[in-house]
Amino acid sequence: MSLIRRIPRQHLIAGIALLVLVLYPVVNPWQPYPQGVLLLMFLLAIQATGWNIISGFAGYISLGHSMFLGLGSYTAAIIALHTGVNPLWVAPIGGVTAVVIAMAFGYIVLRTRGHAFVIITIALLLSAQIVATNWKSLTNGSDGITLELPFWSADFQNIPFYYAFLLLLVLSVLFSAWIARTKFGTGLIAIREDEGKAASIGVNTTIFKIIAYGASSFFIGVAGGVYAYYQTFLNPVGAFAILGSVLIVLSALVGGRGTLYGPVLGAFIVGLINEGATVYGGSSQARVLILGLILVAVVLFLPAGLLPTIEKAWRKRHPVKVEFTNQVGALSHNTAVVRERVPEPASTGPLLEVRGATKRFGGLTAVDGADLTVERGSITALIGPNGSGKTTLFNLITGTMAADAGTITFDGKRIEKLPPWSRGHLGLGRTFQVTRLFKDMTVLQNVVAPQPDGKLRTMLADAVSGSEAARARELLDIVGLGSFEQQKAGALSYGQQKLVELAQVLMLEPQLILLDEPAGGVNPSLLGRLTEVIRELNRSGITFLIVEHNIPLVLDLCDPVHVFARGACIASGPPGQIRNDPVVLDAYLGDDWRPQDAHA
Ligand SMILES: Nc1ncnc2c1ncn2[C@@H]1O[C@H](COP(=O)(O)OP(=O)(O)OP(=O)(O)O)[C@@H](O)[C@H]1O
Repeated sequence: MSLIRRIPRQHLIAGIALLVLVLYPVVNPWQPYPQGVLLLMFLLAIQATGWNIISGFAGYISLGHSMFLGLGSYTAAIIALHTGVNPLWVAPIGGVTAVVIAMAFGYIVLRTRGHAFVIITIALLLSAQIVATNWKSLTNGSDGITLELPFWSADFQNIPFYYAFLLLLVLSVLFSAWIARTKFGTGLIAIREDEGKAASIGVNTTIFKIIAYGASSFFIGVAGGVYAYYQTFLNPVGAFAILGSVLIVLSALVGGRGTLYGPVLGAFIVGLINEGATVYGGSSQARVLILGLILVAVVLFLPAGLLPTIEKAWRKRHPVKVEFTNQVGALSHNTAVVRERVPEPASTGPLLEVRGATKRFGGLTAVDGADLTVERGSITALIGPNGSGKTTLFNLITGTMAADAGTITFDGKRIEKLPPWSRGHLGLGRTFQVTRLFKDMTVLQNVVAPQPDGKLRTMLADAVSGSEAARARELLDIVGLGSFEQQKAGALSYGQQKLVELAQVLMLEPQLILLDEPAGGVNPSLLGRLTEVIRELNRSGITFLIVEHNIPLVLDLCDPVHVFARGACIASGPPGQIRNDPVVLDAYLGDDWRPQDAHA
């Protein structure tokens, strides 16, 4: 009994529903009609669950996903036609075809985003229809392909299909659940929330999206092979119908995209309505009209979908109590768990060297041939007036923006042409001036999300338990936010979000951390401790480059200090020298910092 209690409620309900569905044909074997309705719902649920990987998790909305069902159907049907093998046995090849085509096209189309991507996916679906119509030697054109009837008795014709689709549905949900548990899944959600930020924490967004597109198509392709045999006939218009894609999207939206069971629940609801509209609506136009109205209603009144709305209401009635954490105390006591970096023997010379970096925005030159050196093991400051180009220089160093000219050398390697995630893998981490946490993810997921390298093993590591999650918890304890791990990051205060972002960047195991205004918005009582944490991290081998307007903090913490004005460095040196430098006083610090006698 206690074991059952430990199973999360949603899995328990899903398990009971599965048991009922497994038993249904046993109890009611001579009912081909309801079995037929249910198996089509399973088919829709398989497609919605697949769609959810690229469009729910990664946020790339595909309106042409039924293409993969058609591809799977045609693959199995063509093989069956030419070899005489039963389409059921070659259905997995339909899945492989779908994956290969998804990844090949994904390589090109996933360079676009938003509306452009949506339109391209529709274009792909329609192109597949045109190809199937015109490649007559392979597909028999618009005459279509007729397959042999199932080899089992017509008395229980639907039951094998019923179980085949149910099995595929269970497998696709398990596959989705596994993805959601891995760092790959966390990376996909990071892409959905903020793709630029995801890239800056080592997520290879190109590879992640292509794999997600391929993964989203596999079970749909396999189901397509089974579906071809179920229908025994397929033609281009039916196999690549846009309405099929609309049903998939609608299912996921109704149930809740981005959730595990939402697309399945939505598919059952939409499938039922679709069937009801076909039977009782009078015509196929009525079906389209009813589905259109549901889409409008969902977008207007249930934008998050059913499951997230129910979950939100539940959380409102049963709020989680979060214990107050003494962050100051936590910061002072937990710094010992910071991993010591073992310096590599070849690690000599400056860690970062920027030479002649230039960035123009139209007529404005934000960074103007800037030079900057950060010595290994230092806490270097970059200060200067508002708009002098400090953040833009950070963007050039981390690859968030491409430089128009100049070279950047990090740890002896030229990096100015590398994508941001490769710079992250080399050990270059950053925080942002205005925090850019993934607000819809939990605090723990935020800290687990960074990918310190490009290895498949790291991508597939467990993000919920195991060593990565343990490390993330350790880092959250360092910044004193361990008890907030299950909170949504967006629910934290601004100062807390800054600390989570610091923990997040530490997950990259960086050699150099670029901190953009770390003190901004942080509680003054916490500031002293924050500087201690930075010092402690520095002692453990991490180099810092800090942009900050809090001059006392800079002078206390950093050495050397570089001063930026109009996109270039105007002075560099130890803090004592910088605070008295007349050029710096004129350009940035102002009269408040002039020595008293000079004032007089
Ligand atoms: N994406 C952009 N498009 C156009 N102009 C930009 C862009 N980003 C920055 N700029 C401009 O480049 C200049 C330098 O901006 P930047 O944010 O780098 O300055 P900063 O020194 O970091 O300032 P602050 O201390 O206020 O953060 C500013 O004039 C800014 O308006």
